[in-house]
Formats: sequence, C-alpha cells, structure tokens
Amino acid sequence: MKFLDQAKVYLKSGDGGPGAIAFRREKFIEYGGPDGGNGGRGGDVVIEVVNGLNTLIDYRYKQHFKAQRGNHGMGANRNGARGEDVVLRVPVGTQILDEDQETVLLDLTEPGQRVVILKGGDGGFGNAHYKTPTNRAPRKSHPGWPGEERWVWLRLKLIADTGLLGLPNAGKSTFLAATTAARPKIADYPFTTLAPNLGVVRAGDEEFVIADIPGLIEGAHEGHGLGDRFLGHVERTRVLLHLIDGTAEDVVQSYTTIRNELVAYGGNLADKLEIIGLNKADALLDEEVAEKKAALEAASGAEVMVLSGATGQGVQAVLYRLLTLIKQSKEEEPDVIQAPVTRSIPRAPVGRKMDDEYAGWNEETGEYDDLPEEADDDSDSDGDDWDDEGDDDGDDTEHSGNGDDNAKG
Ligand SMILES: Nc1nc2c(ncn2[C@@H]2O[C@H](COP(=O)(O)OP(=O)(O)OP(=O)(O)O)[C@@H](O)[C@H]2O)c(=O)[nH]1
Ligand SMILES: [Mg+2]
Repeated sequence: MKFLDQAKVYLKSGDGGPGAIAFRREKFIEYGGPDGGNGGRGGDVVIEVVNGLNTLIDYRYKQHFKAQRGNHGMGANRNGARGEDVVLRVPVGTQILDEDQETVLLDLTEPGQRVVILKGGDGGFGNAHYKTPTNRAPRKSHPGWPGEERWVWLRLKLIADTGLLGLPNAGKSTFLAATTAARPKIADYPFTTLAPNLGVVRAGDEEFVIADIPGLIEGAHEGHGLGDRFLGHVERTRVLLHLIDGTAEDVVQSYTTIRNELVAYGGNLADKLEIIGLNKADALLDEEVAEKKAALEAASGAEVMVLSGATGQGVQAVLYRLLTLIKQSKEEEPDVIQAPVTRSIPRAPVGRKMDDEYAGWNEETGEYDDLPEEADDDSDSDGDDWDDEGDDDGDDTEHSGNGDDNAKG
C-alpha cells in the first residue's frame, strides 16, 4: 500500500438555501396569507476517524470537498431540504492543521470519532416568517447564509504502543514480520522500508501495536537518508524498541548514532522508555554476544536484550518485556497519547453557526423563534417597514454573529 502522511485539502460547507416568497392561493379565500417556507440548511463538512487505514494516500487524488447547499423553501410553508454532508474518512492519528501547517485544529485519536469541522449555513427565512400585524403580505425573504470554507492540512501521526527503531538493515522489518501478521518487504540492503508499517503483536491474551519506522542514519535530522520525517510517527508511541545489528563492527556506535538523532529531533523522543535489542544473535558466537551486550549496557545505561528476529530466539521475552513497559507507561501517563485534543476550531470569517451565534432555530417546530437582526441589510431598501418593527416583538436577542456576514443579500 502506498503511504502518504500529509495532504492539503479544500473544505466547503453548504450554503443555506433561500427562503421562498409565496402566498396562499385557494378558491374562495381572497387574500391568502404569506406561506413561503424557509430554505434548508447547507450540509456540514464532517471528519470521520476509521480503523484499518494507515495512510492519507486517498487525499493525493482528491483535494476538494464540498457539502451540498440547502434547498429552496417552497410555498405552503414547506421548508427546503437540508444539504447533504460531505464526509472525509481519515486514519486514527490524523491531525487537522490550519493552512499555516502549524496550528493543530484537531487531533483525531479515537476510532469512530466524528467531528463537524465546518457547519453548513442556515437556510433563509421564507416570507411567512416576516408577517407582522402591520405587514400582512411581506414580499421579503432571506437568501440564506453562506457556508464556510477553508484550506487545511491533514497530517498523519501514527499511534502505536511501540516504535521500532534502528539503522538500516538492523532487522526491524524481519522482527515485525516474525511477531505480527504484517508482511513488510525484507532485504539485505539499506532503506528497504520506505514508509512506516504497523503490525499487531499478540503476547498471551494481550495485544499491542508496533510500528516499523524506516531506517535512520546519521544526519537524518538534517535530511540525510530518508530524513527524520518518519520520526514524527515515533512521537506517539509509548515504548521504543531500538534494534541493533549484532554483526556490526561497532555496536555502541550504532546505538549512539540513533540516540543522537532522537535528541536532535527534540520533543520527548529521547526520554521515552526504551529496550535495546542486540539482534541477529544467531550469527554471533556466544562470547561476541556477551561482549557486545556488556558494551551496549555500559554505553546506554539501559536494558539490553539479546534476540534473533530470524530464528525467533529471545523474541518472546522481548515482547513480554515491551508489554510490561507499555502497561507501566499507561499507568504513569494515561493521557499522553490517547487523549484527543479537541480544541474549539478557530473559524474562518465567513459562514455562520446556527448553534452558538444564532440560537433562533427551533428544531421541534422547524421554524425560527427569533427574528434575525437585519438593520444594515441593504435588502431593506425595498421600502418595507420591517426594520422598524423588528424589535418590537420583545425579542431582545442580539444576533451579534451577524455583523460580519452581511455579504449575504
Ligand atoms: N542472521 C540474521 N539476519 C537477519 C536477522 N534479522 C534480519 N536479518 C537480515 O538482515 C537484512 C535486513 O533485514 P530487514 O528486516 O530488512 O532490516 P530493516 O531494519 O527493516 O532494514 P531497512 O528497512 O532497510 O531499514 C535482511 O537480509 C535480513 O534477512 C537475524 O535475526 N539474523
Ligand atoms: Mg525494513
């Protein structure tokens, strides 16, 4: 499967449909009253988090997502239908960033999570709404409010319990293949793996997720090799398994090369719980194993386990140790990775939210309880006397959200 971990997309929620101007026309009723219904609400832009995806590759091919506009209101007080939502399906671990590529608007970490990122515009009032004691036949309707639009970045930061790190050829993919159902490409040349792979490990009755991160080399943080962009995927792991090719001349050098990259990347990467795996033990003599293990322990001050991904030697022990550390980390910092950051989304200056800025819509009656403030609305130049009466109905709701969207009309 192709992998893509960021994409820029254009989102637009639906405009509200216009209200209707209509009058009752029935036999024997001479002056039927106004009965133009309200326009329908525009569709929302919704982000849905789904399991089983681990790439944003779909968003390379489609970048524009527009929800439907609301339908026109109609005569006989029929309201227009709501516009259809547009839904973007994204993998767990996707963040939504503002156009600046820095401000995180949403961090989507829960499978099944659904977030309305842009709300559809409200439908406009039909003329039935504008009927007052002194104006029984208003020829006025509202055009509906525009939807919102904005460009955002989608950025995937995989969420896994364990991140598998090491120099190219350390045996990371072999380990992943030996312990999970994942089938990564394995070969005896560096940079075989070009994108992170996820696999689910079963240890006894328990499971955890492991991410095979493409090989790092010295200077990765300056762009050498594949660079360090994949290290972003390590940010959201609890425990690192740092694999070292035991057949390498200088295993301590291998170890410090990767550690330096973690430190240079910054964040909390270098502080994560870590197991060092002295790998390819099957290809080493016993005394080499002992010597290299001792050297690594001395250099790292951390725990070193001996294993062979190829023969399976020591692999189970590593898995159970990882599981223990994952649990320990969850107890110490339950929220570090999983807590969804759902900040309120800074809005683009267009559009209008029904719930907060304008609470006049009554879901039960399907009508607006309050009248919108339209004092500066130039559609009033039609000379009707609506504005003078507008606030006489005891409605002291200030629809302050109106100030900047007078472009409607
Ligand atoms: N003898 C021995 N060889 C191994 C072991 N694990 C992996 N290898 C070999 O080492 C080579 C590299 O293995 P990979 O699993 O592709 O290594 P990697 O760390 O994923 O490499 P990149 O994806 O390039 O970063 C392959 O030829 C493997 O067959 C092991 O435990 N023992
Ligand atoms: Mg690999």
